[in-house]
Amino acid sequence: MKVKICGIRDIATALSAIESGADALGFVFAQSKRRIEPEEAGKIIRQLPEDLLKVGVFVNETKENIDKIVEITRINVIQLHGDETPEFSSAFSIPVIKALSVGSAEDLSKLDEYSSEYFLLDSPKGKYRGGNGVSFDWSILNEKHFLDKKIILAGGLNPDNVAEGIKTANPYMVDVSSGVETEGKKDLGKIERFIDKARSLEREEVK
Ligand SMILES: O=C(O)c1ccccc1NCC(=O)[C@H](O)[C@H](O)COP(=O)(O)O
Repeated sequence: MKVKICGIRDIATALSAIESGADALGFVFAQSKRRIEPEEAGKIIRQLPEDLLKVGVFVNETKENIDKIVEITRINVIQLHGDETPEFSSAFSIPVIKALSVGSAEDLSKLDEYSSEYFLLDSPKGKYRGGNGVSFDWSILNEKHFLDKKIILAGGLNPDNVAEGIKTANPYMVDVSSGVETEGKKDLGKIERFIDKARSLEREEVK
């Protein structure tokens, strides 16, 4: 199971998450308590492995600004977490994660409108467009088959529920932010435990 840790704001957390086995790290450039300045993110990203997915998170940002931030930071994946259209989402030269809010099963029909490399399914917006620590009903995904799509399950995951989320929704990757924080800061122990739990089902299958 692949894991994305979102809301990275310092090099120590980034390196520790990689050491724990993270496949992707997210840097939020949208309005958020986790927002990081592009120059700061660039300094961190330059110290990270080439093959790691370094994801920039944007909400209703202009293409010009996104392109500029890709250049400054060297992120290699763009996450569009707002109301971006299918046309806008396919205008980039690096892979795109289109985030979609899932309030009910009907919302999943949007998946067919986009040609993005990845889809991140999250709860409907709260105070911010993402990172609110709230889950949606994963069983909606259980009823559908997304064999041709790379689905990233997000929203309210934590070390205690991630295995259940994976069993229910069968995603390509899981994503977490609030669930690996303590008092608003990334907690390295929780990150390690989250990744361990996300991979625990694979270990059971091997047995
Ligand atoms: O994390 C944020 O603060 C954020 C703010 C605005 C737009 C997107 C944001 N995060 C995007 C993510 O990929 C989060 O990891 C995802 O929404 C899940 O968050 P959480 O429910 O806190 O695990």
